[in-house]
Order: sequence, then C-alpha cells, then structure tokens
Amino acid sequence: MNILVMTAVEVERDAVLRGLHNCSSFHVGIAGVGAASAAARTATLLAAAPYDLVISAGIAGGFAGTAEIGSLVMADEIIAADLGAQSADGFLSLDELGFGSSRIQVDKEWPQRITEALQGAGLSVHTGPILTVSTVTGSTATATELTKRIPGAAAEAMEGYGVAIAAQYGGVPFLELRAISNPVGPRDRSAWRIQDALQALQSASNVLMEVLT
Ligand SMILES: O=C(O)c1cccc(C(=O)CC[C@H]2O[C@@H](n3cnc4c(=O)[nH]cnc43)[C@H](O)[C@@H]2O)c1
Repeated sequence: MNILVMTAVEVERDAVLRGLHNCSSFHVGIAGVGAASAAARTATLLAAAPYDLVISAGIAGGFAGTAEIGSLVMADEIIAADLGAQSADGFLSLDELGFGSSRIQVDKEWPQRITEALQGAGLSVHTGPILTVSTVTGSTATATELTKRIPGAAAEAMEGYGVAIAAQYGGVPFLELRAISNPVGPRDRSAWRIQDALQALQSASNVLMEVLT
C-alpha cells in the first residue's frame, strides 16, 4: 500500500516521519498553510505517483469539552466551515447556495480501524467533524457560532478540505487525523501546546504505520 501524508509545515512532517521510522510505504509531503495550497500540492503529488490513500495530518484547535490538548481527532467528515456567504439570516454554506458541498464524508472503514488501534495504543482519540477554516478562530463568539452551526464539531485546522478535494478528484480515499495543540476560542498564543501535539502526532503516526502496512 502506498500512502501519501500531507502536513502543512516542516515540524509536523518531522513528527510524522519520526513516528513512521522511514517506512517505505509512506511519502510525507508539505501542503503549506491553507486549503488552496494544500489542494494544489496534493494534486501535484497525486499526479506524479500512484497512491492508495491520502492522509491530511497535523496539529489543530480542539473544541472545548470534545477534544482536549494533546488528544487526537479522526475526521468522520471534513467541512469547509467558512466557505459560503454571509447573509442577514446568518451564514450560508455552499450547499445552501447551490454550488456543490462544503462537506466531504470520509470513508468509514479506515478511520474505524485506525481509531481502534490508536485507542489500543493508549492514545486519547475522538471521532467527529474536522472543520477547515481560512482564519484561525480567535473569539468565544466565533467558536460558539461554529458549534451551533456544525453540531459535534471536534476540531478546526486549515488544510483538510483542500487535501480531501484533491484526493476526491484523483479518485483516492482520504482521511484527516489531527493532534490538538490549542483550544478553539479566544486568541492566546501562549496557551498553544505545540510540542504536546507534535508528540501525539508522532505516536499516532507510529500506529498508522502498524495498521496500514
Ligand atoms: O499564531 C498565529 O497568528 C497563527 C496564524 C495562522 C496559523 C498559525 C499556525 O501556527 C497554524 C499552523 C497550522 O496549525 C493548524 N492549526 C493549529 N491550531 C489551529 C486552530 O486553532 N485553528 C486553525 N488551524 C489550526 C493549521 O492547520 C495550520 O496549518 C498561527
């Protein structure tokens, strides 16, 4: 099995590579920050070599009470949460505008198997929707608006929807797995626990290697 893992930045890629122990079944690519760069770079790599599975992986913000710092979130749905239009009656998604869908369902089989293996390895993992945003949420009001609009939202990051769109167009199954570095809410950069999240990402990558090879 050939697996493409896309991380936004180098520190995430290095954490994934440490967990994978140079396993030759995996290629780890840099997506860049944001869905547009992630889609373009994922599509480029998919055009250059055949892959059986694409994984968007990295750190993320976790929604309070659902995904705590240092825990993992496996997406059952990837949602472009700010792709749409504002209106007097609130946010309108692509679906409501009639321009396709902001939501991409993830195939059930792999997430379930990987989640069970992560739990078996003693890691804390939650399954739920992972939001893709263009702007990191920085207030309680926006966090509350997102959880009202998207019940069950577990985490937010900036690349998953782009990676998933590229994989979908390429006909390749995809997953999103995130390690939580900070709470979604009022901006407090000093509260980000990036090292804890990178350690969780490394441990999770080791489990990915065991499950997928
Ligand atoms: O501190 C900042 O001003 C800032 C602005 C934009 C991005 C960052 C990052 O460090 C994000 C890098 C990377 O991490 C993911 N991430 C992590 N936490 C969150 C979050 O709460 N909301 C959205 N994305 C998050 C994201 O996928 C980025 O690629 C810092």
